[in-house]
Amino acid sequence: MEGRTVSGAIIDGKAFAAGLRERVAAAVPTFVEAAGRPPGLAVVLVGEDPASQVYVRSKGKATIAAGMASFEHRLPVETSQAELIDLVARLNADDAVDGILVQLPLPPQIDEGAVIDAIDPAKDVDGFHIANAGRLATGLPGFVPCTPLGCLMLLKGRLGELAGLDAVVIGRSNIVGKPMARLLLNESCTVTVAHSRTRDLPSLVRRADIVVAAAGRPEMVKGDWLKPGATVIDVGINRIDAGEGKTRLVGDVDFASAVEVAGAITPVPGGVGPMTIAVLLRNTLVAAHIRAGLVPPAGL
Ligand SMILES: Nc1nc2c(c(=O)[nH]1)N[C@@H](CN(C=O)c1ccc(C(=O)N[C@@H](CCC(=O)O)C(=O)O)cc1)CN2
Repeated sequence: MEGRTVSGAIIDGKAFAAGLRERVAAAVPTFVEAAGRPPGLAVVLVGEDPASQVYVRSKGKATIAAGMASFEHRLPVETSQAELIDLVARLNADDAVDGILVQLPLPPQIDEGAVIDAIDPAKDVDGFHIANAGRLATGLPGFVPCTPLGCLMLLKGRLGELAGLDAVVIGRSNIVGKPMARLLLNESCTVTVAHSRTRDLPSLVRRADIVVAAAGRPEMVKGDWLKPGATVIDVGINRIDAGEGKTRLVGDVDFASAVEVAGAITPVPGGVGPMTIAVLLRNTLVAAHIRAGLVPPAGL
């Protein structure tokens, strides 16, 4: 990037996430006073995947920093599906636990869908349970997956009103692509969901005011695919070889070329990623209020 003019504004997800975390933390004492206990988040990690260990540690630290109670459960990699579902059942029944998150991915002997199904939808702060997915799909209130909700917050923070804008979501996963498309549709965007079988992706992307890239393919979206001034949200987190035995984190968007054309763009790292944990705290605070029969604070 040295010596080049950057035309697109960088959306600072780290700063946005810090603001959200502060607002959540500021609302916790009022909850504690009313409910007589802090909001509680249980995070379950099965196995020793290095990235998952980092995310789980960060979630625990962020939970405590927000004044909430953190319950961390680390299970060995050979844990059976029945054992994991048994733990989920105990967390469902535990009154001190408002939110339950089972870190993904899970080892191959465990069916992720069966575990997610076992979580009480009222404690499903990940928003992955079919009851919450159905509520989002039909425009009803419920828990929304943290990463797409974080993307929507960044988009609204940047653009304000989204109604009428053309949006392309690249990727159709249950965790990001599908909920992202539903959120944008609920905001009255005209939404296209592209995927690995989509024909002529560049010309689809070229029509979009909003591009959300969640394809899991490093630097796939190029600057010359973009409509000038488009807002680009990069959900990708890909570690690539940087030579000399080193690695580098890149998104699904070729940042160097895209920043020249986009009106605004999220970087990787420091864009969408930090929003995931901030929204998790927000969802936990909301879950705690609903479970305690209290009205969740506005403006989170
Ligand atoms: N049960 C869940 N499992 C997983 C989720 C999830 O939302 N729920 N999401 C991802 C991992 N994830 C949180 O769990 C997560 C990913 C990335 C970040 C983040 O802040 N990334 C940084 C870069 C970090 C790095 O240097 O590696 C960034 O983008 O700036 C936070 C959370 C899969 N599993």
